[in-house]
Amino acid sequence: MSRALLSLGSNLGDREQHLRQAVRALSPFVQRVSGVYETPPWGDADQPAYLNAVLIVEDPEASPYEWLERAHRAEADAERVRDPERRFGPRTLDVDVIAVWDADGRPVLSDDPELTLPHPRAHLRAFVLRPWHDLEPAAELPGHPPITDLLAVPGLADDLAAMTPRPDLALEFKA
Ligand SMILES: Nc1ncnc2c1ncn2[C@@H]1O[C@H](COP(=O)(O)OP(=O)(O)OP(=O)(O)O)[C@@H](O)[C@H]1O
Ligand SMILES: Nc1nc2c(c(=O)[nH]1)N=C(CO)CN2
Repeated sequence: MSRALLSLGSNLGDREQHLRQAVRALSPFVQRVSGVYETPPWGDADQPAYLNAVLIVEDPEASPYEWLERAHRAEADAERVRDPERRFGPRTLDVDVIAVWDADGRPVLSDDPELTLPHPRAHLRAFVLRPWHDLEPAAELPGHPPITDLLAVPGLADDLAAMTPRPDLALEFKA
């Protein structure tokens, strides 16, 4: 299994630093880093705005579960605390595995609750699709229409309009 799209989000503490630290931790595998967006909270309105970005990562040796482990390790490094009362509540760092493709470029599909692929809510999230679209305009979330079409869906288009690019926060990365 070789390629994955990971999303990064932070809305607690030093948000920029949390994203930077995640990119650093994943740097051996990072192929591309999107720009950073300031985004209104999705799914639970009563919390601060997020910084969001996505990464394209590659590792011929990594299984899909290894991407999840790496995501969880980065969250733990940011001392993320889970609040069972707030499913979509605030956090220092969220790293989600949005999609994984195998060595032949075929999408990996999974309905395992521990690792569902593609991520079951990614198609509803402008904060994932917009930065991904910036990197790969023709991308498709497996099982869904092209992301350009998803971004035009009314609810999502409203979320898209509410996102602010933050070029001042470009995440440093050297391949
Ligand atoms: N594609 C996926 N990426 C990340 N976690 C996943 C995925 N599919 C299932 N999970 C599981 O979801 C559980 C909850 O993850 P997490 O706490 O990051 O959710 P959340 O960030 O609150 O919500 P969301 O996943 O909607 O962003 C994790 O224990 C993880 O095993
Ligand atoms: N804007 C935005 N909203 C969210 C985000 C996120 O990364 N960005 N992550 C969440 C976790 O499920 C819940 N809501």
